[in-house]
Amino acid sequence: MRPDPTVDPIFSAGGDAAALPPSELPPTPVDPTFSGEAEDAVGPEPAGAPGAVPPAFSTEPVPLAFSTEPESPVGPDEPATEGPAPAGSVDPVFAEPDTLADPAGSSFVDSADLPVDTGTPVPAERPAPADVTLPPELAEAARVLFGDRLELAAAYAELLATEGVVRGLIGPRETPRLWERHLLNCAAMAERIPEGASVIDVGSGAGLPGLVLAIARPDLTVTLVEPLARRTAFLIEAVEQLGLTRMVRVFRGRAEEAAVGTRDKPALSADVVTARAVAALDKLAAWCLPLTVGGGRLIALKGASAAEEIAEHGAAVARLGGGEPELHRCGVDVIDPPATVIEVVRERVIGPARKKAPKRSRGGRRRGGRDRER
Ligand SMILES: C[S@@+](CC[C@H](N)C(=O)[O-])C[C@H]1O[C@@H](n2cnc3c(N)ncnc32)[C@H](O)[C@@H]1O
Repeated sequence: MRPDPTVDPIFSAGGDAAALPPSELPPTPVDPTFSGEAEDAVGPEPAGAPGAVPPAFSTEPVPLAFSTEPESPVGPDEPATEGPAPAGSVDPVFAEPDTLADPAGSSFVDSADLPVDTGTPVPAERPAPADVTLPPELAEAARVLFGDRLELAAAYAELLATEGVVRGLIGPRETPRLWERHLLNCAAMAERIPEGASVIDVGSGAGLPGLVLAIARPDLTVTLVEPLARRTAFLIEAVEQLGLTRMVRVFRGRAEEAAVGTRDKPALSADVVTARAVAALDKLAAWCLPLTVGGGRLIALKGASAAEEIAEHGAAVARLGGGEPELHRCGVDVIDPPATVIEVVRERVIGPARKKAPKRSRGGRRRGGRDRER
């Protein structure tokens, strides 16, 4: 399913942050770092061909171009108070960010548990240009993984290190290792994705791995699914500034909402659903398999505990219609260590649990129904 550039390239909804036990941390553990916010856009392709490197990223906060919704009340100077949308209570496309309270007992975790989310925008602290420069020792790996899109990857790295830091989506201490821990790791996943595939990235945050995959693989069409307004605002701007509006769209809402659609937007599905640092495998399977076409696959970037997760959650995955989870290493001989992914094929479509039909008496009438009472 290729995003139609003539239509709103970007959906949207409200949101939060998922549970991340230590085993869920991105493959290379990170300091608390990413987070996010806001809204929706339709726009012409930025100047230049898709994928062309924009002239330069503004280091000033970028106004939300083409927004059709009021801006999030969570401004850069306020601590992020966004929470997930109460399940099913908001339209993921048109939800107002400030209606999204953190429901007690929801499946989301406290943002303090997130591995890559400062939660609080960092005022005016910007990395020195050298901080985001591709380290010479990683240059060859970056060339292999990004090919002629390397400059575009560099532009995204700079965007993360500037706007991403200023908006509290990425911790300042993360910038010197953006390439190693984030961009290259995510790009390595691309080798598991078939040519021309449609991809949904669940819980994109600041665009990892979804935006990186779109940069590394221009043959893919990518939908970034992210419930938090501040993060989707960043994603939307990044997509526009990187010139990726023809191949990337942003859905603001939870994976569960994306899978069922809304009155205005059809349910989403894709050949491949990716996720990094979003949830444990059982929860990921519950969220991501419904977004996967039959025979398609979930590819989750995981850390050192991937094998244990498979052992722990394999049965739950099977109940959700997934095949045997497989562990793969990506970027062998390119990055050190290689990235670890868990893959699950959607083998069976498991529908939502149906309510039992009321029992009928032999005469075909409902037990306890009016006829009986008469
Ligand atoms: C720790 S962050 C990881 C972000 C990014 N994938 C990365 O690796 O940097 C987890 C992200 O998942 C999002 N999230 C949590 N629950 C979600 C759900 N049910 N559907 C979609 N996204 C979800 C959060 O809003 C958050 O942005």
